[in-house]
Amino acid sequence: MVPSPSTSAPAETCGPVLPGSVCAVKLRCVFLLKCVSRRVCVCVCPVSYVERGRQHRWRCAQVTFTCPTEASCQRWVAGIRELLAANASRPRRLLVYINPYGGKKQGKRIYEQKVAPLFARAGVSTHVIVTEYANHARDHLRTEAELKQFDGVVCVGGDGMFSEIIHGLIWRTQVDGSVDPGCPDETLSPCSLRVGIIPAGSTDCICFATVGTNDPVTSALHIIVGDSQAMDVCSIHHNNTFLRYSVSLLGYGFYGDVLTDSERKRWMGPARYDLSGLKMFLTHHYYEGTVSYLPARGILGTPRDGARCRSGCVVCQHNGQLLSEKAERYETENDGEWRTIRGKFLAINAASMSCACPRSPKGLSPAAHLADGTTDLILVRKCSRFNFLRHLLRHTSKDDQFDLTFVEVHRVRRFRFTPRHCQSDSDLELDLRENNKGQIFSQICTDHPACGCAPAYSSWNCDGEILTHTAIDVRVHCQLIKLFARGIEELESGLCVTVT
Ligand SMILES: CCCCCCCCCCCCC/C=C/[C@@H](O)[C@H](COP(=O)(O)O)NC(=O)CCCCC
Ligand SMILES: Nc1ncnc2c1ncn2[C@@H]1O[C@H](COP(=O)(O)OP(=O)(O)O)[C@@H](O)[C@H]1O
Ligand SMILES: [Ca+2]
Repeated sequence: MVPSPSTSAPAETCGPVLPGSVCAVKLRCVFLLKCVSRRVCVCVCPVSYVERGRQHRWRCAQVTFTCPTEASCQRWVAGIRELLAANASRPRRLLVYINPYGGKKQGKRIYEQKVAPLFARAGVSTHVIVTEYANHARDHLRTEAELKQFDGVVCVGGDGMFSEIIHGLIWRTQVDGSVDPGCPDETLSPCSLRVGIIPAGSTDCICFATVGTNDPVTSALHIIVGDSQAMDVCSIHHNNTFLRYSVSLLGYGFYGDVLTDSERKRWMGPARYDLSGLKMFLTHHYYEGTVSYLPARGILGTPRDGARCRSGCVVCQHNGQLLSEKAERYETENDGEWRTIRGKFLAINAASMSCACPRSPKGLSPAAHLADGTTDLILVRKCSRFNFLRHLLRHTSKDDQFDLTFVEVHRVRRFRFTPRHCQSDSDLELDLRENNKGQIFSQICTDHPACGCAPAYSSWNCDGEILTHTAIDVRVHCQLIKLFARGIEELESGLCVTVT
């Protein structure tokens, strides 16, 4: 038996090991290979690979192979290096943006201590930019970044920072492809560069909902092995003027108010959301307006079918293909099927993905899909505080979030919202008639901000950023971007099944 080398990992003999055995399974995940020493007639070769831990966490583990001769060791090293080089999905050069200001202000430390050493071991080279101001990364991507030099972009920060990155990338892709990014009816060109998220923000919903955890090491390993996950993007316009893109939560009412209030408490870090959440729950504001939507037709899946979007999701594959092949026909066929709902709402949420995060492990719409070309429009009508609490508690429990009389959900391709105070004269007249001499307007008191009446309108929380307008037109662009992720894996615990 060959003696173990002086590393903490157990030694395994390489010579007799054949492809298909346990070692070969691990070699599929290899990203580091280096011959470190030679003993008498023995070559020692540590190989790093990915090991799955609990709750979707990945860790880098190491196995040490020993070969009886230097020549056989070199053959193994060369063979594995060749396999790795032939794998085109693994990135070799990455453009990294770090937000030093997000979350608990740990972005730089997290990257330097947990991520950079892994990239170095895997032979991934990087160009790192620590942002100096908000929108630095977005503007750099739009105008300066030499994107041809890179295989992907990495974002170290929270959902707001990720939003900056995709705004830069999407805009740049459209301009390079002569597509007008400002037009709401334009078919946008998908971005070719994948984006990796190293979570270092306050909610980290986009990372959590695409990987299953907000762990920087896990995300770094998904980037290194070259995973790919397509993702829908919503474009948001106001009067045909482009406002923003959104990939996770677009929330008016409760979530808009929480965000507005929490920005003033940024010094508190992620805890600001808990305090603002409690405050806005107690405030219990409702808002009037009109929601119109184009239901998603002819696709697989409904918001209440209990089918979670998981790695290799068939719903996303099916709907993605359908929408890319028949996009034009589909849009035309559905024109004219707009539905309209007027009312008083505590919250209007559009979840383009589950929006799972540590605060809400199933998310706001547990059966929403990452890449099916739709968003789940959730309307929470005015109800008592007690009922609203029941609704909020369902974000954290196993009960059906939508099985409440004052909550409805629609899977849609497009929707519009007009707050009551922006409605046209004819709509207002209709409201007056429908609501018996305008009692519906009793809460509105914009002229008397000091009188303590409820405000007439809220703001939209768009992936953690406040929108400047309340009347919006939202359209889903199926699979516009790609992440270095593979969706949440559903594995039997302890099983390693990545051999493909
Ligand atoms: C009484 C129990 C109530 C429990 C309610 C918990 C509900 C939590 C749902 C959170 C959904 C989050 C959707 C994601 C939003 C993020 O994009 C956004 C910005 O993130 P980041 O840039 O990382 O800061 N986060 C929020 O808007 C925070 C919402 C928190 C609401 C309590
Ligand atoms: N260097 C910087 N200084 C100030 N703000 C920044 C900087 N870099 C990025 N930002 C902005 O910080 C905001 C929050 O970033 P994010 O990473 O999402 O953290 P959090 O999750 O805590 O909100 C985003 O709106 C982003 O545009
Ligand atoms: Ca979706």
